[in-house]
Amino acid sequence: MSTLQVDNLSVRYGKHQVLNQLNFGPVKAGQLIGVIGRNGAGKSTLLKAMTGLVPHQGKVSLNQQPLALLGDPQRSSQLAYLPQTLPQPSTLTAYEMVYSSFRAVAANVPRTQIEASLEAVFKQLGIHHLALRRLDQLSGGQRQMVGLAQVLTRQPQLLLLDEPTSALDLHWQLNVLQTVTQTLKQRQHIGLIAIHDINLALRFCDQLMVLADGKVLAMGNSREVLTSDLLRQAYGVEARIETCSQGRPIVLCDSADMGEHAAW
Ligand SMILES: Nc1ncnc2c1ncn2[C@@H]1O[C@H](COP(=O)(O)OP(=O)(O)OP(=O)(O)O)[C@@H](O)[C@H]1O
Repeated sequence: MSTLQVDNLSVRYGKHQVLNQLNFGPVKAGQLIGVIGRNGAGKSTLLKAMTGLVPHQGKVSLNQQPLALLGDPQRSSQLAYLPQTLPQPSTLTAYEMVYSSFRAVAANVPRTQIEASLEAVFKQLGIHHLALRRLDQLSGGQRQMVGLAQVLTRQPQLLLLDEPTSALDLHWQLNVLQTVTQTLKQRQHIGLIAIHDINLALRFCDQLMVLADGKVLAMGNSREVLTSDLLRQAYGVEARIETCSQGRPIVLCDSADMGEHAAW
């Protein structure tokens, strides 16, 4: 059972304060948190800071243990981060790529255990047909699926995904979010996903965190937190939250305020 707590997290690039004393948590085991907000709001920066990839102040604790106090091997075994950029083309096959990245962070895990984990994740994601294909011969979306297999195979207690569906068609978007949510629930692990598709976020995330001006503008149950006022404030859009024929909330955007949103 994992828990996550973030206290006073701040990140600045030079003079630009991107995250300013940001707080959230405790996040309970099994939950997927959707991190949303306009371009440049700091979603990627938040995930990178939690991974330890950008200098930051404040504390990120997993199971009451500050991640900054862990050595690299321990941190890599507990946390996996999928960056926004797709895996680079390479002459390795998809299977070799996933195997070698797992091996790099789990030197002591027996080969048979790594292979079993790979087998399970390739099956779960439905990408067996890609296993023996070279990365430089895959499409962008296919490479994004391989990147997901890389992080899921490691079964991290904290899964950080930066726009993991950006290159995927409708089928694979649903497939990925279903797989991620099922995996987190089964293993009682925690996930954060930076995502622009607000309806996907609304449907699959347990909670949504709206970032603006370096802070958490709002955070709460996905079905409750979004309002027209919040969407106007966060994105500069006029939007409605309607209910679809299956009883699920759905966001419909009517127009963008052309003046307001230009402040990048
Ligand atoms: N390495 C960097 N050096 C300087 N500024 C940066 C750097 N990386 C990001 N920024 C700035 O920090 C701010 C937050 O960027 P970040 O990538 O975290 O936003 P984001 O919410 O993920 O945006 P997007 O939705 O466009 O991916 C932006 O204003 C960006 O220009």
